[in-house]
Amino acid sequence: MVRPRTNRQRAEVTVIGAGTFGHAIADSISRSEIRTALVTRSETRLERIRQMLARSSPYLMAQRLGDAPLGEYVFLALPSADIAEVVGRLASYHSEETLGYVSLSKGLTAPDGETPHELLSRRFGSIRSAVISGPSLADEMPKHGAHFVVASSSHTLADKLVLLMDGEYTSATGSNDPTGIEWAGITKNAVTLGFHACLAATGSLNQAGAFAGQLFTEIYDYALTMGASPRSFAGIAGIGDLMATSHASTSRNVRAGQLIGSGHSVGEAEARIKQVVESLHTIPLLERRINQDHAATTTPTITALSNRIVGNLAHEQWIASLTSR
Ligand SMILES: NC(=O)C1=CN([C@@H]2O[C@H](COP(=O)(O)OP(=O)(O)OC[C@H]3O[C@@H](n4cnc5c(N)ncnc54)[C@H](OP(=O)(O)O)[C@@H]3O)[C@@H](O)[C@H]2O)C=CC1
Ligand SMILES: O=C(CO)COP(=O)(O)O
Repeated sequence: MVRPRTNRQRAEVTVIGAGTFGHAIADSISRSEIRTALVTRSETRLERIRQMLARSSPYLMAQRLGDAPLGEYVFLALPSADIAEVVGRLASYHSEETLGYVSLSKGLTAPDGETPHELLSRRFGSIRSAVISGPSLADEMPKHGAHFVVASSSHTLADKLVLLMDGEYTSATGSNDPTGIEWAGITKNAVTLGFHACLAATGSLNQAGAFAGQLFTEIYDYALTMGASPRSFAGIAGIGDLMATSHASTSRNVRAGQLIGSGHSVGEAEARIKQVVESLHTIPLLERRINQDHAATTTPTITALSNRIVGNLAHEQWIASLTSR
């Protein structure tokens, strides 16, 4: 028998963050008749979300953060900058019945630049932690589906999550390289923004391609020192996601890159886009993290882009740095 959506019962899967991607993932999982809760922090949005869900799968319900026990699998569909704060709150009602915490984010956490998987592993243990990534533009998913990569150092957890993601319009492949899969997603967002910023600033595909290649190399070299496998960058969650995102007119990182490259500030870009743009927060965190870890390594492309984003380098000076190379 199909259960009601809006009670406080325990779901099998809890998706925290009722934004664009949280909705898409919760919809996809619940269509496989898996009891799924989409969790919002907002009392006012809760009613609106419940009304929206009334038209979707009967296995999908809306809950407010803290109002119901966590599911067996907890998916975090949050801006990476906010993950540390939410994970801090989850730790107080974590139970042994929660078997896995899954990051869907493609950025670094504030304030220290930890990756979401590093943070989850530190709080809940690496065998309970996983990453899901891959080309998955939310607006396309119901019509064209998406193929994900599910990565965890626990084979048991990765296998279970592959089954959960194998749905009406989604499928997944397992990986034992959470570090590589996560860094490949972080890299694709930063490189997408960098490519489109350089293209908008110079009008040159040749310049933008060279800039993107240098940016990619600096992040990739660092990710390898963190233990990432090169194959993860070559695969679906690496080059696959980079190509899909950088061609998407709906991509937030593309649009932010175009605005930054046209001389807009971060505040102006965020005000226009009104959704999370991961790379705007991640590039400055990345610059700090790499330079702290590798005092001897130079990362001129990341540093110049970070300085442009945080306002330490004037737009004209950043453009001059691009064309003088
Ligand atoms: N959109 C896409 O196509 C894809 C997105 N992703 C990744 O998924 C993540 C989420 O993206 P997306 O859903 O698009 O972003 P949105 O900006 O649409 O939504 C993010 C949601 O996170 C919740 N949130 C924000 N801040 C906090 C906070 N401090 N505490 C608790 N909840 C918070 C809000 O939900 P509420 O107010 O309901 O609590 C908000 O609606 C990002 O890291 C993105 O890179 C990955 C693949 C594809
Ligand atoms: O990660 C994504 C697609 O795989 C979504 O990209 P944007 O955040 O740039 O929209």
